[in-house]
Amino acid sequence: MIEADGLTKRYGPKTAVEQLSFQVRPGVVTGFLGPNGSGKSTTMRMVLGLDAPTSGTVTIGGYPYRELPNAARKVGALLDAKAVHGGRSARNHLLSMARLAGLPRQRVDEVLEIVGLSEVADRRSGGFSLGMGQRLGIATALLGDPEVLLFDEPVNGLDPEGIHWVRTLMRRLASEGRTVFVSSHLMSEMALTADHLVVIGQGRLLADMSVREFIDRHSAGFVRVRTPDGAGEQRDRLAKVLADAGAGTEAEQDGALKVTGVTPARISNLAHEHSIRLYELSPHQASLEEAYMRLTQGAVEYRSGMPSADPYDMAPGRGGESEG
Ligand SMILES: Nc1ncnc2c1ncn2[C@@H]1O[C@H](COP(=O)(O)OP(=O)(O)OP(=O)(O)O)[C@@H](O)[C@H]1O
Repeated sequence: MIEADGLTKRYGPKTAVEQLSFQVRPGVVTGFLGPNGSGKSTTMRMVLGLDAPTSGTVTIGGYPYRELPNAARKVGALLDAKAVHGGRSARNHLLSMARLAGLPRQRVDEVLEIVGLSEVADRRSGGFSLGMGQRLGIATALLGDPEVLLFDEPVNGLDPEGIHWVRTLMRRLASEGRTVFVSSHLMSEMALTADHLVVIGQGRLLADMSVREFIDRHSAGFVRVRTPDGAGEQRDRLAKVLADAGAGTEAEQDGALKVTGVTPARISNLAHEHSIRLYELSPHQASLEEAYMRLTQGAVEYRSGMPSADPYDMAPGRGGESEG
C-alpha cells in the first residue's frame, strides 16, 4: 500500500503538489489522473524517494521509500521510458539493472518474455520504436517481481494494440494482488484500465473514489428537447413548465433546450399536458471525459482560451440559463 499524507512540494514560489492525502491499495489498479502539469510526476517522484517533500509524508508499506528494506525487489517503476541508454541492447540493459539489484540472470529472460521483447532482445535499444521503448521500461519495472508498481503515463505514444497490451498487463498485475499506481491525463483510458481513481488538479486532490462511483456521480445524463418554434414562445413556456416540475433547463444557441433531472417520459407527459408539441426528445449521456474536463476546469495550468466546441458541454456559465 502507498500512503500519502499532507504531501506538499514547492519549487521556489511554485507549488507543484499541495496537501495531497490518498491511499493506493493492493489488488486493484489505481489511476492517477490530472491534466498536464498538475503534479503527477512530482508525486510519483516523491513516492520513489527521488524528490523530497517540502512537507507531509508518503510511504510504501509504512516506510518512506529510502528506508524501505529491499526496495529494488519491493517496488518497480516506469517513470521516463526514454531514460534507457540507447547504445545497449535490451538484454544488456536489463542484465545490468538485474546485477545492481542482486537479481538472477534468468529473471531477465522472464521479463523479456512477459513484455514480448525476447526476439529483439539483442538489438540496440536506441533503434527501438516508442512502443518497444515503453515495453523495455515496463520490463525494467517488473525485474524485481515487485509487489508495488508505479507507471507514469505508460501508454503515451503507443498505438491501439500497445495500449490494449498495457491495459491487460496492469489488470493482470493487480489481479495477482500487487499495488498498481498508474498515471495518465486521459480519463477515457483510465476508465477502461483502473478500478479506483485519484484525480488531481494544480497539485490538489479533486476526487478519490472508485471508477464506478466517479461515473455515477459525474456523468449525469440530460435530455435535449426542441419545440417547433426553436427559441420562441413555446420553448420558453416548456422551459417554465419543466422548471416548475423541478427540472434544470438550459437554452442552447440553436433553439434546443437541455434538460436535466427528469426522465424523457416525464418531459413528454408534461409537454402533452400543456399542449406543447415536441420536435425532438433525445436522451444523452454526458461522457466521462466531459465529466473529467468539468472537474479539472479551473485546475488546468495552461488553457487555450478557446471556448469549448462541444455541444454537450455542460460547464456552468456556457449557454445562458433559461429564465424558467
Ligand atoms: N524541478 C522543478 N522545478 C520547478 N518546477 C517544477 C519542477 N518539476 C515540476 N515542476 C512544476 O511543477 C508542476 C507539476 O509538474 P509535474 O511534472 O509533476 O506535472 P504532471 O502532472 O506530471 O504533468 P505532465 O503530465 O505534463 O508530466 C508544473 O507546473 C511543473 O512546471
